[in-house]
Amino acid sequence: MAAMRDLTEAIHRTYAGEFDESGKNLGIGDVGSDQHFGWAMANYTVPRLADLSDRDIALFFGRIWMDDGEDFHIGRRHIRDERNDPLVLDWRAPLAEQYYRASAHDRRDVAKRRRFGFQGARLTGFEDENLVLGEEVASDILTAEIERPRTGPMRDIVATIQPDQDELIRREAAVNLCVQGAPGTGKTAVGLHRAAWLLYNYTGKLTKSGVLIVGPNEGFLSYISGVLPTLGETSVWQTTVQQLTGAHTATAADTHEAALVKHDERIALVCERAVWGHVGTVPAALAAAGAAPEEGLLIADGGWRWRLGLTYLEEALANARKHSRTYTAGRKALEDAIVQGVRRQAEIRSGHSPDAKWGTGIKRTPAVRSFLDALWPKLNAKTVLKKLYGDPAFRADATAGILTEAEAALLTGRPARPTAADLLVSDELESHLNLRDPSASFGHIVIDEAQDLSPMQCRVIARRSGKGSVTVLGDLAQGTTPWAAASWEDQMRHLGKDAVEHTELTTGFRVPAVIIELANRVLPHLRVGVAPARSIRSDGSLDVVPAADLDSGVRDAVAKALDEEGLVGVIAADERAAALAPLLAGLDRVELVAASLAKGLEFDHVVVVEPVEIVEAPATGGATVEGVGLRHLYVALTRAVSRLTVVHSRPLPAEMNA
Ligand SMILES: Nc1ncnc2c1ncn2[C@@H]1O[C@H](COP(=O)(O)OP(=O)(O)OP(=O)(O)O)[C@@H](O)[C@H]1O
Repeated sequence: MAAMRDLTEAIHRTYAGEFDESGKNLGIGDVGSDQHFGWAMANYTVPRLADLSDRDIALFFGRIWMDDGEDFHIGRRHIRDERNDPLVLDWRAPLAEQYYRASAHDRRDVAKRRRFGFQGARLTGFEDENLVLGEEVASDILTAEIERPRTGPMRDIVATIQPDQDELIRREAAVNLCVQGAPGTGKTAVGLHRAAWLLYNYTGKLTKSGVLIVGPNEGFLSYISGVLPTLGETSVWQTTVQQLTGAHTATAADTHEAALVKHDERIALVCERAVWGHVGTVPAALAAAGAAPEEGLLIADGGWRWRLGLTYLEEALANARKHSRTYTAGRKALEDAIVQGVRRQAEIRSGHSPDAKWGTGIKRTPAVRSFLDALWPKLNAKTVLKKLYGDPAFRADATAGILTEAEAALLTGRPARPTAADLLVSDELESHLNLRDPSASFGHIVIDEAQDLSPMQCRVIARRSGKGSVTVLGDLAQGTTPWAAASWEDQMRHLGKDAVEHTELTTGFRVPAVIIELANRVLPHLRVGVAPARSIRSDGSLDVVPAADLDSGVRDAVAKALDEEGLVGVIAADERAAALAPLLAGLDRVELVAASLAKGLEFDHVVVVEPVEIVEAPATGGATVEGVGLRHLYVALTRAVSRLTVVHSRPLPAEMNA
C-alpha cells in the first residue's frame, strides 16, 4: 500500500505542477488542454491519496484457497504489487463473491476459507474452515463484531457479510429489490453495501446518473452517513424523504384529515383530471375565438386568408391528446399541427414552402392565439393548485367520482404558503404539465424504512427514478405514519416498478434472543403478516423494573447501564422524552430519543421508559392513529444490541405479556 501511495504521490506532484504552470500564461476564460488534464489528474489523485493514507484499517479480513491452488486475500480495497498483480481483492470484485457464499454444501471451487479478526489495523485472530472436509464454523469473529460496543454512527459490515445478505448486495443493477425484514436483520446494512457494490461494478453508468439513498429523518442520515465513505464511496447522495419532496420548505401545516387525503393515491387521479380537464372542445374554442364553428378557424396572414376546417382541427386535437406525454407538449403539438395545416395550403397556392419565421408569424396571429388559449390554455402547477383549492366548481369537477364530497372539501390551502403535502400535490401536477429532464433521474435509488412512505411520496421518488432501479427496504411491522404501507406489492406499484424481486430477511443480528422474544409478543398485535426475527445471539440481558417514581427509576437504570461499555439510548414517549431531558443532560454516552424518532437507530443498552405511554401517545401531528403507539413500542423494544431495561411505574401494556 505504501508503494501504491508513493506512485500516486509522484503522479500528483507531476500533474499538480503542470496544472499550476499551464495556468500562468492564460487569460481569463482561456483554458488550455494541459490544464484540463492537470485538473483531472489532481482531482483523481487527491481523493485516492486520502484513501491510501488510511493506516488505521486492516488491509484484508479474509482469504480463500481455491481447488486449483490459487489463493486470494479479500479486503476493503484492491492492493497490487509492483508487477500489478493483485495482492488483496476488493470485496466487491467478482471473485470475492466466493469468499462470502462458499459453504460446505456448495463449495464454489473454494477448498479453504480463513476469516481474520481485527481491532483497527491490529490482527487479533483467525478462523479456518476446510470446506473440502465439510467444516462449517459458527464464527466467533462474527459474534465479536456484532457485540463490539457501539461508539457512535453505524459501521460497515464488509468483513462479515452473510451469504443471504451477499446475494441481495450483488444482485445486478437492473433488478428492483424489495426486502421485508424484521428489526436488526441488516436491511440498512444491505442497502448501503449494495450501493457501494453497484458503484464499483457499474462505475461508468452509475457515477454519471448517480445513486441516491433515501432515509426517514436527519438523525437516521447522520447515523448512516459514515458507512459509504469508509467503503471509499463519497459520491452517493443521501437525503431524507422530506428533503426530496421539498417538505422541509413547507411553511404551513395540514390538519390530520387533510393530510390523509392529500397523501392518498387517488389524488394522482385528481391531479391528472385537474390538468387535462383544461383541454376544451373545438367548437367552444372557435366560438371563444370569435368564429362560427361551421366556418372553422380563419387566419389572416398579410394579404392571404387561410381556413382550417372543423374536421382538421378535431383530428389535430385528437392526435395531440393521444401522442403527447405531457400537457405542455400537447399544446405545442396542436400549435404545430395548425401551422402545418396552413403551410400545406400555402405550398399549394404558391408552389414553394414558407420558412420557419413565417411559421412563427402564423402562431402569433390573434386568431391562432385566442383559439389555442381557449382550447388548450397555458398552465403551470401553481395556477392549477390555486384553482383546485380555491374554486369549488373546478374542484368538484376534478374530484367527482374519485373523492367523496367531504374529502374533496379538505383540498384547501394556499399554494403560496404550502404544506408538506401540498408540495407532493404540486409535484404530481407538474408531472402532467412538463416532462422531467431524464438526466435529473438517478440510476439507482435505495429507499430505507420504505413502509412509512405514502403513495404520493412514493410517486415523487418514482419520478426521480425514471428508468433506474430501486432497492426498497423496510418492515411493515414498523410502519408508524398514518399512511404506512399494508403491502409491499402496493408500495412497489406506487414506486412505479412492476418487475420486482421480493425477499424476506428473518435472521436478527442486532437484538439478542431474550429481547427479541419480548418484542415478538407484541408483533401479532400489530396485525401485519410478517415473519418474526430469529436472533443469532444467545447473549444479552433483559430487565423489567417497576419503579414507584419514574424519574428515579430512569436515573438508576441509566447509572447501572453506564457501568458497562458502549452507548446507552433512553427511549420514551415524545412528551416524556422532553420532560426527561434535564435529568439526563450532560451525561456522556447517553442519548435521549423520542419514541417517534427511534426508527433505524441502535444502542448497546436501551432503557425503554413507561411503555404504556409510548402506546398511548398520539402520532406526530397530534392525531390518534389506530395502532401507531404499539408500533412505536415495537420499534423501541428492538433497538438494543446487548441489554434492555424496561422501567415502568404504570402497569405494562397487555400486549407485552406472554
Ligand atoms: N453480517 C453482519 N455482520 C455484522 N454485523 C451485522 C451484519 N448484518 C447486520 N449487522 C449489524 O446488525 C445491526 C442491525 O443491522 P441494520 O441496522 O442494517 O438492520 P435493519 O434490518 O435495518 O434494522 P431495523 O429494521 O431495526 O432498522 C447493525 O449494527 C449491523 O451493523
